[in-house]
Amino acid sequence: MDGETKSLESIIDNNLSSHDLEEFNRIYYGRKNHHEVPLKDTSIAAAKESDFEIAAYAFPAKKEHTRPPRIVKVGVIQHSIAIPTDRPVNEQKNAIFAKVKKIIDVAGQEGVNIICFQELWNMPFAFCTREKQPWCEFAESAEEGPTTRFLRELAIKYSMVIVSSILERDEKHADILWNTAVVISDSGNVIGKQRKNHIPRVGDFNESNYYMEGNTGHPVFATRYGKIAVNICFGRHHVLNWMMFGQNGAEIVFNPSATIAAEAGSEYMWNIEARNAAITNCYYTAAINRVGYEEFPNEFTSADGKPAHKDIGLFYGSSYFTAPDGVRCPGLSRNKDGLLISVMDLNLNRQIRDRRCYYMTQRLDMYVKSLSRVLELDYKPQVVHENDKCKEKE
Ligand SMILES: NC(=O)NCCC(=O)O
Repeated sequence: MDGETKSLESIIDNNLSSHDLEEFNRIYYGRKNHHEVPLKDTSIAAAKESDFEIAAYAFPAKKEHTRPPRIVKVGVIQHSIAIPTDRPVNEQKNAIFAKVKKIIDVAGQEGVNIICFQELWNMPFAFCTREKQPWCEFAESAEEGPTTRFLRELAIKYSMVIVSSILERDEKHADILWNTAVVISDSGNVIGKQRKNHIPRVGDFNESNYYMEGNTGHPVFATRYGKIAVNICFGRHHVLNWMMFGQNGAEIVFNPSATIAAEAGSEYMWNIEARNAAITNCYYTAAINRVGYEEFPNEFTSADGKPAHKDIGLFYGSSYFTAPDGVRCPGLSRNKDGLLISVMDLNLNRQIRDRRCYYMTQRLDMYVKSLSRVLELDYKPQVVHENDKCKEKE
């Protein structure tokens, strides 16, 4: 059973001797020592009582002569839904609020400055069903809806920037729906929002029945603690999406996701994509996935020959951070709620840019020209055949 493997880390820890484990850590994570950060006893006790995992790791940078360190505490929360999906909409939403509030309170006590939840954290990921009712009723205003109002108070209480991915109903534009990440500042104001740019059309991910590709571009939100951006779930497969956040100056890019082990979500890709984005764009990334099975009242199919079923599969958690040098921390578990904290020095972004020169060597001008040719209707792919070479010689 999928759910039985706790995490990749547990497989490694249980099977390697201390020398081999150090070597594994050096080669896979990028450092022998995970730089674990001690947590308050009260946080550990609260996590135990509410049955969620908690862990914290540091990503330090070298001391600079001209800039002080820019240390930011960033948290991510992964969780399962709270009550069965056949309960009334507001009951389900409030049950998730109650459960997640306990985790936010611990993050607040740990001094977390910026926190991000998984994709559409306040509802079940019901889009596999293709049913409109009651799932569309989870949608709410990004600026004034109950979820933003609930989080606004916590943002002020803990001076925390909160990234909240919700199903947005745009009441000013004919009530249409979007998959939107709302960025709430530490003063409780909505700084702005990111609508999901890439909507999946794979397996049971039938989201295109509910909302369209986002129209907000690639905004970077200049918060009190740093410049952040949000690449929502399926956007992690699109390198240009990641790239644009870097071009706009993002220092941390969150990837709130809802993904499963099967081919449509592909667990074996999870550990690569957000990490690769951190490397190529020289910024921090945080990949956050939901947890558990979500069973729906009615069976559904997705025209893929599979028998009708009531759940999409296991959402495998495994949320993790990567630093701009590509070093990453251990992930949260595959099957448990959790709070993962990273104490990051944002100075590392520029240090890695100076050292590796990926921006200086990126040749944007060449790609702009090539891509504009690709878009032409009569574009001919630049393919050279052996016979063409022979013809040239004649
Ligand atoms: N939520 C979402 O976009 N999932 C699509 C499947 C995936 O690629 O993870």
